[in-house]
Amino acid sequence: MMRGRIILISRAKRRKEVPRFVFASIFLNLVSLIDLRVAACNSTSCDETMGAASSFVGLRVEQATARRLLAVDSTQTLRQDGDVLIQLKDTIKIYCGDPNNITSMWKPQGKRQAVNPCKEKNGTKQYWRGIDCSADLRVESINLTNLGFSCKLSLLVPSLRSLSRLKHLDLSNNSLTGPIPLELASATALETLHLRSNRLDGQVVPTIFRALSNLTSLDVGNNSLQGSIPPSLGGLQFLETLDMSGNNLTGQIPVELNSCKRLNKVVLSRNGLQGGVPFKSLSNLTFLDVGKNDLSGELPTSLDSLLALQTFDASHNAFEGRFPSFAGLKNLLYLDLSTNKLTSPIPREFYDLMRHLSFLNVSDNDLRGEVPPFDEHRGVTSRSFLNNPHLCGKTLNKKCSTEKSMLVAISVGGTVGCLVMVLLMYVCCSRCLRNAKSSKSSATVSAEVELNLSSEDVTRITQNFSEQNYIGIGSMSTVYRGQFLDGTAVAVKRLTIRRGEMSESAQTVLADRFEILGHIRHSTLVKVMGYCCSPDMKALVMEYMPNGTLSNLMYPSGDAEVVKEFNWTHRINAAISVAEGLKYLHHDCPTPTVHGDLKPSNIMFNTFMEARMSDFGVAKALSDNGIGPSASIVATTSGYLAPESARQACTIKGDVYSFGIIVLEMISSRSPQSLEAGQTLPQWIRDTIQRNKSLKHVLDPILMSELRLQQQRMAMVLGVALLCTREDPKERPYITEILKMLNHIKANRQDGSLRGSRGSRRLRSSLRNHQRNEEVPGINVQPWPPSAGPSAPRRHVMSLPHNPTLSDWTQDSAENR
Ligand SMILES: Nc1ncnc2c1ncn2[C@@H]1O[C@H](COP(=O)(O)OP(=O)(O)OP(=O)(O)O)[C@@H](O)[C@H]1O
Repeated sequence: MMRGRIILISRAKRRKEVPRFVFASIFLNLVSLIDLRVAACNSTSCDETMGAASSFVGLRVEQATARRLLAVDSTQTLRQDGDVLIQLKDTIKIYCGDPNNITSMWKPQGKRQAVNPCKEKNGTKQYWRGIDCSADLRVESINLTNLGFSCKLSLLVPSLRSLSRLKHLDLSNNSLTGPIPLELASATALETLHLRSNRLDGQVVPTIFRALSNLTSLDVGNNSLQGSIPPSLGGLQFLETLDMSGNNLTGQIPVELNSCKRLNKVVLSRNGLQGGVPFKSLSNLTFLDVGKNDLSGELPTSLDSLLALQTFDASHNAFEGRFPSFAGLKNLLYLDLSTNKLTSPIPREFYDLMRHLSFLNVSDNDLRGEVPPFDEHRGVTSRSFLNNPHLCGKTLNKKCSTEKSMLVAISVGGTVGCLVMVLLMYVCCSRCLRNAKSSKSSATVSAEVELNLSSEDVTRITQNFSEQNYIGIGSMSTVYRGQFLDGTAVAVKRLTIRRGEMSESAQTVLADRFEILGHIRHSTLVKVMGYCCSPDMKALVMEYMPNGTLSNLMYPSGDAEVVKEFNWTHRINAAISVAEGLKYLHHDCPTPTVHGDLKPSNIMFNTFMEARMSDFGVAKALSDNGIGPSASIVATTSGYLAPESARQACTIKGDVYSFGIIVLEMISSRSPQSLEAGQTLPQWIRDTIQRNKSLKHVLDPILMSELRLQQQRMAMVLGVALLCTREDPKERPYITEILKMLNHIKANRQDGSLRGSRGSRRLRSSLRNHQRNEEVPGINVQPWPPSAGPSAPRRHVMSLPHNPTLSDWTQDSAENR
């Protein structure tokens, strides 16, 4: 169809011609709609889809008017905008679902059946929901966020691109799939395009953005897009915001982005980007967030030319060498360079700048030298420098070595000099020995930071544990909201231990354990920011988590103000975060730690709804001191503790079991405590699937709307969780392996193949070690993944990989097998 040509029949004008023309049009449109339907069906649900498609033909013939089925290539009038929206509504209803019925009012209205999405009455806007209009009453903006739409984006684009005046399109927080369609390139009026937090995948095609030359804001974050960032984005001269974070993008950040002179905010974190940071001379750039990538090399001096920069996050990369002075960045407020490989001293000029920062984190590097005394203030404290073993200084409570004075002594020369040197060496060595003795935990505790608070401090923080600060109560503690003097919000967990209940030595041991917990830092763990272990009070001061616990999300109470959406993406992301936290505790942290009490109430959500794990090591610290219920009682009542925990101390494999139960619960929304006595959640899942041969019967009803698109991933995650909950701890994988499996499942296409197939042979063979020949009773084990070939039988019954291995879902596995 040629651009600009409209095939639109005016009913009034052509009523007599309608029969032949309209029937032809209806036929053609039905064929194209069925084509779309076929394109939409995926490999596992085509039968179902096609069945529905044939009944759909009858339905559409009955319902659709000729006008509604006709397509407009580029709208010229408000009425045509309306027609296109009605067409879009049909597509949404048929393919995407509209659980909130947002489009129900998108229809001809009044006696005259007027199609007017921009209706105004007595100066009041009565626009169709989700629609905003320009001053001259044309459709200018579509905002359909967070509405549970679940379909291919390509199905919506034909209508959207027809709206010739559409400037703002926001379809974020739905479940849209497929690549960003090339057809979108013809929506040339677009100024903002927000497709954040969907399930888009495929390569980012450069030509699309070359054409969308009016874009000021592009947000495609939190999807699964692949390939590299298109250099063609450099042609978008009006671009102010670019967010491509949380995808699977690789390659280098294109230097061409420096041509977008209006760039104000660039967010590229959580990808697999490599190379350096090429940004320079972007005088409007205030926000650059490139954390959690594979970037490397030195941080360039050209960063100094980003004069407006306020926020710079380059954490969790592999930047090495020199710490930049950031001398030119007079507006900088937030700086995160943590978890890199920076090895130089921190330049003096930086400490001047530091006074103005409101947040600093340079922990987990190998920075050197003395940190001069500075005024600690909100967000910039000695904790900002954690895990840099070669940093020293009074503020860090760590004496610097006398290297300097030794050099001076050497320069004096002569016999006296030698004598002095010998003396100094003696002093130095004895000091080292003393240090090593006095801080036995220095290998485990990353930096010596004051976490120990007095009971007066804790009482003040919580306003004397006032009722309005009460958050909740557990079996061993009550939790209160609190605030540090600098305004940082905290949660104070006051343990229910009465004065005299603990011996003095037990109290010292507990304080030591709390001190160690306070130095364990990882982005997926709730920070322990202080503790109190005085005779009259035992308390932990923790980072405040404003979005509640996993239990609150899974089972919101009736009076919950906002019942937060907790969809499949949230759940798999939460599982991955918890696995990352456990991996850190078990294998990466200087003091390997067993969580020992992993359960939904210990998984919390921060402002960004990211899962964080709390209470790690607390159960063990308490039980080692004879406090709390015995493990055997907890193991038999909680449903989260591994069966062997009743007989032996908690182990990392015990944590893996608890993790598996939590994942099974997230999939089924069935709490282990809700089961009949003696039954475990894995048993219930296995029995139910054996009886019904279908995933549906164990699935949380809230996830049903996502089943069609996610069933393979759901089944694979279920398989991993069953593996974690094996009775024999030896048969459970380590959390490192589980994490790799979950990440592969997340990046996996619905057809079972893996984009960019990065399966590691070593991992595969280690996972094969977990495979056993016996089958989980009753689970219909089908070849996995289902063959993607055209002759493969379409199945409705879900097959479940009870013993998944990585090779089960890597593309090359089928060939190798
Ligand atoms: N860091 C935090 N931020 C916000 N709320 C918190 C925080 N820690 C705990 N809470 C809230 O306080 C409640 C009580 O927590 P607590 O750790 O005392 O018990 P629990 O984990 O729920 O149960 P149990 O004592 O049986 O392990 C939690 O359910 C949670 O809602």
